[in-house]
Amino acid sequence: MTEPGQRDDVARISKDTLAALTDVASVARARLAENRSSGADSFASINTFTSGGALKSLGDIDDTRTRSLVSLAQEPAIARIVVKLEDEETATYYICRNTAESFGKTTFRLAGRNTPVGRLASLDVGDDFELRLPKGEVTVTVLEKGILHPRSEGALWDSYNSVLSTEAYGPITVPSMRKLLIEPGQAPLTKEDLLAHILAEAQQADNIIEGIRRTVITKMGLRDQPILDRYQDEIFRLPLQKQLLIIGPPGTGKTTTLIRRLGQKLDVAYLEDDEKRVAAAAEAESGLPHKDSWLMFTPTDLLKQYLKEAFAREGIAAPDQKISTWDRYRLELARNHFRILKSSSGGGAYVQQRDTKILLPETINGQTDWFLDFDEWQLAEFWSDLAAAAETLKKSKRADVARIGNEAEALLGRLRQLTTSSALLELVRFVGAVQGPLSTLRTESDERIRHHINFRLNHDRGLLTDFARFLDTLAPEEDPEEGDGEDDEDVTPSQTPVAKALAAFTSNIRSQAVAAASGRTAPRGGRAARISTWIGDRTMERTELRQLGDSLQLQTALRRFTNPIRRYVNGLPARYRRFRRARLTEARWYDAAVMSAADAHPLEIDLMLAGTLHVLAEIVTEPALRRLPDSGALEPVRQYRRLVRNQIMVDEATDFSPLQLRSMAALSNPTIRSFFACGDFNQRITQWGSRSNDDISWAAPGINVRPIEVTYRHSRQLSHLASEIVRLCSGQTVHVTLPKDVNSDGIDPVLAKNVVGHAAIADWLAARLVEVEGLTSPLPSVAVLVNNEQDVGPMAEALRRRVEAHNMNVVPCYEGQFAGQNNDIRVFDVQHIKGLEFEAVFFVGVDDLAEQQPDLFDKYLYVGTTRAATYLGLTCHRAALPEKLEPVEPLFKEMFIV
Ligand SMILES: Nc1ncnc2c1ncn2[C@@H]1O[C@H](COP(=O)(O)OP(=O)(O)OP(=O)(O)O)[C@@H](O)[C@H]1O
Repeated sequence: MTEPGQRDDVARISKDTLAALTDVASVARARLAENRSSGADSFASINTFTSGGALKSLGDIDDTRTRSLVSLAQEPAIARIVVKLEDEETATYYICRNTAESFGKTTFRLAGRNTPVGRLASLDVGDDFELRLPKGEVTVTVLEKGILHPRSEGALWDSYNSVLSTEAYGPITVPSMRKLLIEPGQAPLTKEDLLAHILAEAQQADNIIEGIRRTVITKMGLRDQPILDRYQDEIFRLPLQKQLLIIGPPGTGKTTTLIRRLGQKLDVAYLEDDEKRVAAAAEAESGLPHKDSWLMFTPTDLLKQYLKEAFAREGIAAPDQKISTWDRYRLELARNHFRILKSSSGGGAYVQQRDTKILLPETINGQTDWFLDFDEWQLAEFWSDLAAAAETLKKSKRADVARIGNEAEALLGRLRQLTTSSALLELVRFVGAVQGPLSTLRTESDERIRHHINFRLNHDRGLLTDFARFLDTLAPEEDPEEGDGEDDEDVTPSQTPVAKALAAFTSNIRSQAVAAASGRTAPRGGRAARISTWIGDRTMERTELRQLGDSLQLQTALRRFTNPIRRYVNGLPARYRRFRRARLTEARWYDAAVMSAADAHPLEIDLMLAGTLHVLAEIVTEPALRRLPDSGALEPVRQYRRLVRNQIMVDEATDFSPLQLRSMAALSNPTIRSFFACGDFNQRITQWGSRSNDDISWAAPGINVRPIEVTYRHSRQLSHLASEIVRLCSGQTVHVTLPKDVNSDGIDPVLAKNVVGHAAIADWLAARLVEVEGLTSPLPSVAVLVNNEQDVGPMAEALRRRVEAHNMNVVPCYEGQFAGQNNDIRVFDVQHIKGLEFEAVFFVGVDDLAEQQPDLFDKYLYVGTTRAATYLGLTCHRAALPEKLEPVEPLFKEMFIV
């Protein structure tokens, strides 16, 4: 029951609000019309936007002003805040979703929610706030707060389910401000209209509801939550140059906060001066506008689809190209940017093998140790290779080369004290010293070989054509088993048969020369040996071969110093292969059953990427880099700079391994270091995922961890059940609270035991769905979760046949595809539903899952059950829940009852 004084006050606020909504919308419409007639507006169909329902397309309007006007015409404000200024005066702020317009003299001020003043909407009554005014900063206190959901019918504006609080009352929910303002009849009562009066009074009572109502999820997609709580608000406003992990239980708004942040930080208008400066510098360097310079990683494609509308609501254009799963991005990086995976045009030496058993289970669980072991090994290998090259040079009879050898040795000694990145940059400074002698030696040896081939051609003009014919009879060249994986010179492949023959002839003479100089015998068998036999006495004289070989060996040693960064990066996969071979013999990290040296498990590719990207990221932050002149030796750094983005976001971060996260962190522009991730360790449903804050800090050193605890998704009953599952399965306590002033009472979850087969499960589900519709009509969003992909189709079909009579539709979402319409009942394999939410969730055959996935069962169960906001149903094949969970059985009922 509300006091009459309160009702008057609510009426005052409602009147004020509706007047402001009307004002803002009409001015916005008038300005849009003006824009249009003056030809200033490039957007053709404003009417479709102002007619409502098209807010999601706002991101498609290029012109900022038009976008803001369209937004204001559709939704003039989303909050009303009254503050007390220092001089006891008050000011009323209306907060709008996008950019505010200046309205001349009004009784209120309009501010965009992404501006600093927008924070007012997240504060509570009584909170203080430092307001930046033209005259300086003033401290204001929030006196009244209203969260609005405006809608218009023609020119008449209303705000639905507005949540109001003042110093005297609240929060209260006003279902309709316009209805509230219709005064009940004032005429004296007669016997006849007593009933009418009672009805009117009852209706008036419904016009104000104590507390906040939970809203029903009606469709699949992240809900619109334009105003966050004060804690979430503080997080998303943190400076651009920040590395943060938001960690918290399901439904606490982690993803919501992440997307809000992106929306705010992509618009340079909302950036502080120093943020603007770094964004502009990054843009100048990469040519990529700040608003497009971001990447977000999600664990599944389904989550990406699910978030699409949320991005559109933030006005973020073309999010599709910038949200990726790691599986997809790993392929892109390893195949097209780094020479790790083979591609049709060459590339690296590995073929990704998802299903081969290469890694031991302890390797997957201890990836950071595995990485450190590899890194130490490969660094030693890299430096000892250089030391060996210096040794070769030192021994040269050529004084200039020997001098370089001595200098290189001294340099390498000094570099041992430095980090890899600064050592590599020091090596870049040394490049100039080796280039002269290298080029002299190369010219000499090229000339020697040319001369020899010319000599041979003079004797036999058909030499190369005969040789080409012979080459055709040979099996294609196998990939070199070993090698450092880099070409120092980019050799363009020969096109014509004769050119190919010349290249093969030259290459074979070179190999023979090196073998002669080093005293090694040429390998028997294989393609090279067959070519040598064909060449026979058409080769060079022994002494000449040896001299050529000496020179070639010196060139190889000099080349070790010509492109240090590229050698480090491109040689890393080959060093990895040698590391794997070494550790395999020790039965460490690897399974003895590795089939082929070319096979690489995706997690091994992650290891190579993490090693590569991390060093490049460090190089970019080295002050010494700025002092180096631009040169070819810095090309890998330039390529890396084209890869990085101003902001990197990771949703469900715990599903990614520490190595994957390390690569993602290294993809955030090192001069900005904007890396925002969110997740929940209890929801990790991958074997390789990150297990602790330590894993994340290892991946992104210096990252801040912010816990977040208020769960907005679940009813009290489901929140309690979720915490119990974690407590029983892992012994941990989940720190979670329900939102203040919200009636979170829901409905007990339901459990069916001894239900076997799709038909029996479908019968039970159909009965529960009818109950759900009886309690929440129309049918809200519903998901049925099964344990594997094979069950998706049959389960959907069995259920479809049973619910047809109730005009419900069931859609199978194969391979986690986004399918179906708003209130279709969707059937998913549980592994795809990370991050989603539904009003009702049915998880079938949970005891079978416990058998199929003993290690991850509790995580899957937790993730599956926490997708439900209000209705949750589980079925078991057997007569009881899996043993660990038996204590929660009393929390379940047999059917949904209020
Ligand atoms: N401040 C808030 N007030 C009211 N509802 C909120 C608030 N923040 C988030 N929500 C709602 O809570 C629900 C869960 O949000 P979200 O999916 O972002 O949570 P999450 O922490 O990422 O969950 P999960 O761990 O399951 O992925 C959404 O419906 C969202 O709209």
